[in-house]
Amino acid sequence: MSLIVGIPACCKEISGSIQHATPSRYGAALVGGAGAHPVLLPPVGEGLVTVLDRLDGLLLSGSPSNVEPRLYGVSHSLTPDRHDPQRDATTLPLIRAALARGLPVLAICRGIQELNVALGGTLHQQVQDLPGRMDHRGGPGTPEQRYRPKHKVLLSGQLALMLGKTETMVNSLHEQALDRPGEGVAVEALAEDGTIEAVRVTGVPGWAYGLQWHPEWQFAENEDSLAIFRAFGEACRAYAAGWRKAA
Ligand SMILES: N[C@@H](CCC(=O)NCCCC(=O)O)C(=O)O
Repeated sequence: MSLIVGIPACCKEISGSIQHATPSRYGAALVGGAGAHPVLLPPVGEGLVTVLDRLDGLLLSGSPSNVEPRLYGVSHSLTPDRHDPQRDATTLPLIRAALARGLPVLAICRGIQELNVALGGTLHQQVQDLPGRMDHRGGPGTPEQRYRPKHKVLLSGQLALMLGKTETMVNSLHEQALDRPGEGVAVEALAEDGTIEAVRVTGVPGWAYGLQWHPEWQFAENEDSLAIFRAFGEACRAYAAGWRKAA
C-alpha cells in the first residue's frame, strides 16, 4: 500500500520571486523512515483542506518564520520581519480538519507551535529572554554544528513508551516555544528549564504528536528519530487501511 503524506510548504522569496518550499530532509525522512511518499502542499489557504481526502498523513515542517502572534491573541510581534501569513492561513485550518478526521499528524518545530495555536494555545515569542530559560536557538556555524544534540529532555506518557526511555538528548533551533497548551494538548517532554519539547493531542481519533526538536535531521543515525518516523508510518498505514476499506 503506497502511503501519501502531505507537507505544507513555506512561502518565501527565493532569487527574487515568491516560491513554495520546504527543506528536502523532511521528505527524505518520510521515505526512509516512515515508508511514505511526500507531497508538497502549496500554502494557498483554507481551501487546501480538500486535499485531506487524498492523504494518509500530515507532516508539519520547521521554518525560520514564526506564527503570527495575533493568531493566539497577542497584538505585538517581536519578530515582525519573520512571518509567513500564507503558511499560517493554510496550516491552522488544515491541522484542525486533519485532527477531526483522525489523520495522523507529525508536527516538527514550527509545526508543534502551529499545532498548539490551532488548538487555542499560545506561544512565547523569545523563550531565551524568559527568566531561567536556556537559549534554544541553533546559533552560528555549519548545519552539522547547528543541528547537533544540544540539551536533555525528560520524556513521559505515550512518547516515553514509543521511545522506550524517559530522557534523551535533542537538537534545538528555536526562539519560540509553547506557553499555554491548547485544548487536548498533553505535554510529553520537557527541557530541564521547563520549556515544552513535545506534546500529544488527546481527545482526537488519530495519532498526533508535536516535537520542538528535529527528528528528521540525519534521522537514520538516531534511534529516537527512527522510532518516531516508524510509528508515524504505522499510524498512516492503519489510517489508510481504514478509509480505503470504507471507500
Ligand atoms: N521559527 C520558529 C520555529 C523554528 C524552526 O522551525 N526551526 C527549524 C528551522 C530553523 C533553521 O534551520 O534555521 C522558532 O524559532 O521557534
